[in-house]
Amino acid sequence: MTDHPRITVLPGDGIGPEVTEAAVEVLSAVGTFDFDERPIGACAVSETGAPLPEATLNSCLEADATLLGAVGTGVPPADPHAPRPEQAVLELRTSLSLYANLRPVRTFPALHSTSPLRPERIEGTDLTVVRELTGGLYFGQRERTSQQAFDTCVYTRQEIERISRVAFELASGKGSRARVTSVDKANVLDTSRLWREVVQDIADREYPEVELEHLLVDTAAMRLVTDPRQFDIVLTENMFGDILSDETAVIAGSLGSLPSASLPAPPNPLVGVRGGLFEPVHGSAPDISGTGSASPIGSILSAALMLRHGLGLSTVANVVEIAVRDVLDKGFRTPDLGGTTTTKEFTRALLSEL
Ligand SMILES: NC(=O)C1=CN([C@@H]2O[C@H](COP(=O)(O)OP(=O)(O)OC[C@H]3O[C@@H](n4cnc5c(N)ncnc54)[C@H](O)[C@@H]3O)[C@@H](O)[C@H]2O)C=CC1
Ligand SMILES: CC(C)CC(=O)C(=O)O
Ligand SMILES: [Mg+2]
Repeated sequence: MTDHPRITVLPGDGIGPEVTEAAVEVLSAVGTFDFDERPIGACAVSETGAPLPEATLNSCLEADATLLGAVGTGVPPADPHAPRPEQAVLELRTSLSLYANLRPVRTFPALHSTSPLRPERIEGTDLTVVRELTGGLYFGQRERTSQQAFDTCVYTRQEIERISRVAFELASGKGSRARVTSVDKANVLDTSRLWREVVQDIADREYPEVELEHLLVDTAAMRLVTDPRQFDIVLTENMFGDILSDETAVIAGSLGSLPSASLPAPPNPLVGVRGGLFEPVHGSAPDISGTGSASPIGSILSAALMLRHGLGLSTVANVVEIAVRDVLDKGFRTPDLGGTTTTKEFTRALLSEL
């Protein structure tokens, strides 16, 4: 055993292994780490019968940080009682207490003209979706019969308080731009009414210097694409955060470009938090899996978030993020961004910038 940071690597399914390989190459170029690769998702079901084998979970529990590709085949199992690959990610999030999911969205100047949105609307966008990750609909009681099914959404005051503090701490760190937009559906849902009350309470008592706005999720969905620059920190619950963060992909140019960090974090500081999980926002993309054309940007930027938030190596994280920008500036583009560069070519170009 060495003193190098231990990173568990979970490539998963579909394009997961392709993009994770790129991120591991980048990490290996900027530091020395002990990698431990383990199966997760559909490939783990084939190998062991379980989507999250015990040995995989134990490796994550012992690691300084975990890098995940993606899980899922895109096809629901024929037997509704069969283990689902996606269960692995949900189990991992609860087992590692990863309640704070950060999904930063920044535009790259080189991509402004290729965005489906008008360049003048997206230029300079710099927002972070702070998504509550271990509560709400994805974890409530559920049941299904042939005639009826239900899922329940539960949030406790304590769950809302701790994710609110993460959002307010991030906003405070931005100085004069300090602004949190809390997104809910308080005109309909009781969980959202509690959410709004608790977020407001934390703001009034602990962060009076941070500007807070409440927005209904339908309006937020519309404003995110019509005027993304009005957002700074977007604080929201589990399912709204899942949906809205995929929507922000059009600002960044592609779903393949977005990274995420999931932290078991005390609110401050958000650097060097041991035991986090870092994964691109996208899924296993079965439609392009095996073509060698997936964008590795989301995975590589997730590795950068790991360096910053998980391992306390912010300077190295900056180097990786700047290298991504430089490669795009030189014109390398995978097909999702309108080019013909392969995953491997993009990665090679990036490695030569480090
Ligand atoms: N954290 C995870 O492991 C997640 C897993 N999934 C799973 O992934 C499977 C596929 O789900 P979809 O709805 O198709 O979502 P998806 O995110 O896998 O793909 C949506 C679209 O974006 C494209 N795309 C995604 N990542 C890309 C990349 N790196 N480069 C270029 N294009 C990219 C795909 O080709 C596809 O057209 C499902 O089984 C789903 O449950 C979905 C989201 C998250
Ligand atoms: C469990 C995942 C498949 C849900 C998801 O889409 C996500 O967390 O982004
Ligand atoms: Mg999602």
